[in-house]
Formats: sequence, C-alpha cells, structure tokens
Amino acid sequence: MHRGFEIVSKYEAQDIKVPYRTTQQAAGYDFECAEDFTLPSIWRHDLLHAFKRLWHRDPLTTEELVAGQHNLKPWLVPTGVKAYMEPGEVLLLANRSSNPLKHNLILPNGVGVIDADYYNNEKNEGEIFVQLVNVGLKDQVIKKGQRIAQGIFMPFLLADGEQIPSQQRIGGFGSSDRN
Ligand SMILES: O=c1ccn([C@H]2C[C@H](O)[C@@H](COP(=O)(O)OP(=O)(O)OP(=O)(O)O)O2)c(=O)[nH]1
Ligand SMILES: [Mg+2]
Repeated sequence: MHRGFEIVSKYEAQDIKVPYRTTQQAAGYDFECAEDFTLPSIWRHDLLHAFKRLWHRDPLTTEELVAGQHNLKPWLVPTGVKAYMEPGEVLLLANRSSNPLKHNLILPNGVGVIDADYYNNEKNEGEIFVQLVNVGLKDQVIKKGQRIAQGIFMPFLLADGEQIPSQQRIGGFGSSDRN
C-alpha cells in the first residue's frame, strides 16, 4: 500500500492535480485549490461598519460589535484530494511560508493532522480541506490550481501500555466530539 494521493470522485473529471513536490529535497507535497474560492477578510466588513457608525456619532456597542463578527471563522478550502498511508503514518498539513507574506492567509489550526483512517471513512471519502483565515483587509480570491498548503508524510509513535481505541473514524472536523 505505502502512501500517496487520489482524486475524490466529486472532482474526477475536473482536471485536479495530485499534490506534488517542486524540488528534489522538498519535504512537502504542495496541494492546489480545487475550485475558485473567495476568502472574506476577517476584518473588512465589520471594520467598515464600525467606522460608518462612528462617523455618524453612533458608535457600536460591544454587544453589536461581537454580534457583527460574521467573518471571524476559518474557511474550509477544498483540495479535491484524499491521502492513503500505512498504519503508523500521518500526513501533516502545513502552511506555505509565502501564504502569510503574499496573501495574508494563515492556518488557524497551526498544523493540520490528516489521519490514515480519514481515507475512505464511513461518512466521506476523506477529502482533505485546508482551514484558512484571511487576516488581511481585502478579500482574497484563490484560483483553482493555486497552491495553498503542503503535506508532509511522517511516522508516529505510540505510548507504552496504551489501550488501542476501538472507535472507527466517521468524518473529520470534530467528529469524535461527544457533544
Ligand atoms: O487541516 C485539516 C485537519 C483535519 N482534516 C481532516 C483529516 C483528519 O483526519 C480529520 C480530523 O482532524 P483532527 O483530528 O485534527 O480534528 P478533530 O477536531 O479532532 O476532529 P475529529 O473529532 O474528527 O478527530 O479532519 C483536514 O481535512 N484538514
Ligand atoms: Mg481528532
């Protein structure tokens, strides 16, 4: 089996590239965005609204400010790709260093952890999404084919005496939460 990438069926006929390395010693496989995607600025609309109200001498209350924070959330950007790997391996999803510099894009989860059992799990095929937050003032348009993150395959270790969990993975993004 070893490890690698496949296109998820939804994107089969859509000319998606599997992640690739760009230089001989590159550790990361670059993931491309699967479709044009607009990432709203986390500030812009709220700030503009706040300034307008201030201009009219009717500043927002704290409650109104908090209620208006409609862009303060990470967005899940589709890659159209799933990853398979051996037991004992994990795919770490890291930001590209150019993303914050050039596009104001950060990964709010720091590093994405793609588990081997996410691949073809019971709920979905295991499509990998990149969580991104646009901390810039302008909305960012990500074009299909733009590289948005990089994946690094790694081995991991288990703790002594661990009781191996019996639970199967069904989905991701909080699927194992009890409430
Ligand atoms: O950036 C990411 C991070 C995670 N995942 C998918 C693959 C991973 O196997 C699954 C669960 O990720 P994680 O364990 O980090 O999130 P969680 O909040 O603990 O969710 P769960 O309860 O489903 O484990 O979500 C992504 O597609 N992109
Ligand atoms: Mg988890």
